[in-house]
Amino acid sequence: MEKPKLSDNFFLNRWQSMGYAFKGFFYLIRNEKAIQVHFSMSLIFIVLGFVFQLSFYEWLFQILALGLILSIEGLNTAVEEICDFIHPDFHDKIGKIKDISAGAVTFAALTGYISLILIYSSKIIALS
Ligand SMILES: Nc1ncnc2c1ncn2[C@@H]1O[C@H](COP(=O)(O)OP(=O)(O)OP(=O)(O)O)[C@@H](O)[C@H]1O
Repeated sequence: MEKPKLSDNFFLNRWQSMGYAFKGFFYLIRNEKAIQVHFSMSLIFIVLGFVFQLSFYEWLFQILALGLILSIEGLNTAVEEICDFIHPDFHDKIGKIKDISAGAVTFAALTGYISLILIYSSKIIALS
């Protein structure tokens, strides 16, 4: 497979790179189950954001929390792909790399979802 040739023009070059990035974005949404779960959760939280009429800063934290989870999950998928490409067979080291990468997702998911729980629990408390 040949490496795609990017333009020498700075702006065209950046535009083409963005095209590849969006290709990856849609690949993740179409094919990766973990991303599909977090993406669906994100859509649910966006709807909840309107229902609970989040403030500017609550929206900001919600967007950052969801973006954190989705981006780390996407990077985890990339690590898994690299692992399976460079060493398709079972190997302790590959297992450790995948576990560490999944551990990073756990950090992001805990941080992100706990932030969201804090936002919505404060909203629910304010309502009652
Ligand atoms: N080639 C391998 N060698 C050793 N251990 C592996 C290997 N592939 C997977 N494992 C072990 O199985 C676990 C799950 O790996 P897998 O690639 O199925 O990720 P997953 O978390 O199920 O993927 P997804 O993110 O798609 O849900 C890894 O964290 C690792 O402990």
